[in-house]
Amino acid sequence: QPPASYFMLLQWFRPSTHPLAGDSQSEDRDSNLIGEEHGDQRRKSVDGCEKQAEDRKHITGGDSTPIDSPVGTPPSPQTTPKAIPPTVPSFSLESANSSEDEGDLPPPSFPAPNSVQRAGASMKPPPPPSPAFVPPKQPPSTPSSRLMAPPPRPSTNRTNLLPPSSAASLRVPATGPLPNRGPPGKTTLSPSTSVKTANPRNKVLLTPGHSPLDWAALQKSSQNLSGVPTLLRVTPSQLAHHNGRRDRTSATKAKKPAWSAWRGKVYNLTPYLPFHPGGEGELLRAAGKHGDALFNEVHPWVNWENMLGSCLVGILVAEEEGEAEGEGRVSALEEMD
Ligand code: HEM
Repeated sequence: QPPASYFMLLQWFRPSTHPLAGDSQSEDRDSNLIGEEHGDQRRKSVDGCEKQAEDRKHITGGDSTPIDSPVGTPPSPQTTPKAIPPTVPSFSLESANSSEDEGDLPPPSFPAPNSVQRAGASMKPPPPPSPAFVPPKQPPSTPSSRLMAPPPRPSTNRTNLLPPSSAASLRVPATGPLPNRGPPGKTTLSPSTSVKTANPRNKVLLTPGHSPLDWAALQKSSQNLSGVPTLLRVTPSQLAHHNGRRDRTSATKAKKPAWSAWRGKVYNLTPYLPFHPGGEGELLRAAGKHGDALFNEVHPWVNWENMLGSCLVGILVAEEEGEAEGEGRVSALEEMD
């Protein structure tokens, strides 16, 4: 039996019975939540409640449950003090398994009779795993076997540290021909064997001091590389004469300058010959004639005009024009520029 102070404290903390609270509806709601015992106790503290209940007993003629709602107001579900509190489901393994409890007590409301939980209670335990998943048996490790067989040490071979694919590619095969060493029968190479490297662009090895950078520096030096004092009106016969070959008519038999026409202008190729990445022979193929077709066939991306600007000889004119206008060559070129 709790002491009287317990009920006094309880009434103090409940908002419905707080001295400052006078809301009867919240009081009734509280009674539903707290429970029957506390609700009855609280009802005793309300003035006139018991008397109203006695009056209703006489009216109805039976022992109906007392209703603490004011007389005259229709009873609502919230104002019913005897409302059944929601059943709290409870489940205990002992009561579910013990046979004597089943006979004495009614079956629990949870789980439902036809529910999966009920069905699972009578289920058998799962079968053991199939033999396919049985882990391999380890040999029993006795103290003597542990002493006699030390654990395997990691190998010091570095190829073992690599992944399997990389190690396999680095290993030299034990049998068969060595890779990239020729046919199996011929294992030795003569020292005189020369290996030709593929050079699809036919570039040549330029002599020292004749790199493209050297040529650029020579062009910037503002030297006159054309070989002529002034710009000329070059006739086709003059162009053909300057083909870079030896002059058999002269006493010295020196090489003639190599001129080539490109887009109507004539350039002196001679100073560029040792600088040409394709070799002197290739460049001389255009000497003494039009070089457009040949040039475009090999490397149309090369800027002829920029590279041979300082080698400009003049413009290409017809045979008649060159002979007729012998003195007006420079002015014609200036008009063109
Ligand atoms: C017209 C006759 C010419 C022929 C037959 C010829 C031929 C060649 C060949 C075979 C190559 C090496 C292959 C390549 O680089 O693609 C080459 C490279 C080259 N030639 Fe010519 N060439 C000619 C004229 C010229 C002229 C007039 C110039 C300068 C204006 C020149 C400048 C170059 C340059 C700069 C390269 C190197 C190209 C590169 O590295 O991409 N060539 N030439």
